[in-house]
Amino acid sequence: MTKAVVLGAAGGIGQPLALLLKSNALVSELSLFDIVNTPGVAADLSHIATPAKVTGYLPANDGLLAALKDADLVVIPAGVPRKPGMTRDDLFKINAGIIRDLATGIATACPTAFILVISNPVNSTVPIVAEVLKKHGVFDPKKLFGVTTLDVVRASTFVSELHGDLGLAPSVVVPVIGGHSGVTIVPLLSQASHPLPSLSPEDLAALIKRIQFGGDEVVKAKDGAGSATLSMAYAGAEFAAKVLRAIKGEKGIVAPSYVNLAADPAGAKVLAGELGRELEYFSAPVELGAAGIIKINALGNITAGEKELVNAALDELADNIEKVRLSTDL
Ligand SMILES: NC(=O)C1=CN([C@@H]2O[C@H](COP(=O)(O)OP(=O)(O)OC[C@H]3O[C@@H](n4cnc5c(N)ncnc54)[C@H](O)[C@@H]3O)[C@@H](O)[C@H]2O)C=CC1
Ligand SMILES: O=C([O-])CC(=O)C(=O)O
Repeated sequence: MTKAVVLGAAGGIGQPLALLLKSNALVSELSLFDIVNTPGVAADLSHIATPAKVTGYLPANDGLLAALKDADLVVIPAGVPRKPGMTRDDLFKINAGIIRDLATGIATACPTAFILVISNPVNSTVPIVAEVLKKHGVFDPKKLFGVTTLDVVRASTFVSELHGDLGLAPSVVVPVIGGHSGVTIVPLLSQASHPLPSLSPEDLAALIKRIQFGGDEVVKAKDGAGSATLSMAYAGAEFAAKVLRAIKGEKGIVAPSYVNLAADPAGAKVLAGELGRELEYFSAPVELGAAGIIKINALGNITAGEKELVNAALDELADNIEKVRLSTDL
């Protein structure tokens, strides 16, 4: 029996993500919370002939706590998306309070659940969840994840487009490390599962930039109507499916995620050596187990160009993390 919860389930990401989780046979109970519309979304999904029992909750009558009760997995796409001209960091002020309140509910109702944070700015919302859980004495760094899978999905797609064969996309794997905003997104193309086609330095730089700023492409195309929702739901469901398989006991599952490095002190030490700096949070490939993160993988061999990209990410990442510590109302 595995209970999954979506917080922000009536939104642009929340609804298709809930659909994909309802389609996952490993979920036996699916609980949907939002400040609006969840009874309708739940009624709709509940007619799909898959095992998960679906229930919708609203804030009235302690709906958040009821939604979260005994959850194994909580996915959080609640909050406000970007409009053209905004950075993800511009969302901090409005989304920080939303995430703080939802994390307080998790600390109370399901403190041992795996928590997958989608809401932006991920580089800061993950530390916010951690601080709330610490305040309640229930923080387990092995079970907190910032979802950076969309960067990995985009990298697979864009690389296979360059090969002129989208059929490759599902099998192309590119580790993407760092964080989830602009220059903090660092694709390690030298470690791609498939060699890149021969590219000029300009074309390689353009590919890296497209992976780093893929979110902007969608924000611009949606022209004020929000940011990526469907590709994010796909990516969130992919990552959640890996976590669900790990919860069920499958071994050897590795996926990049933005995590608190205390999840694996030995791995963190190696990573700090590679980065030349200690950070509290970083996105790296992590090995998943039934009790959470087993191991944070080292970066391994990277090119001089990739080392420059990593260096360019570090200050912004450190600022995004520090911002949470400096927030007095969290
Ligand atoms: N990690 C990633 O790669 C990505 C993250 N995002 C982020 O995901 C978030 C959601 O994006 P969309 O679904 O497009 O936005 P949306 O506006 O369509 O949906 C957000 C939902 O959150 C709900 N909500 C607001 N306050 C809430 C609260 N206190 N409790 C529960 N629900 C609440 C809203 O009612 C709405 O249904 C944004 O912050 C966006 O920047 C978006 C794309 C990719
Ligand atoms: O760009 C945004 O604001 C949404 C997001 O995180 C992405 O699409 O990667």
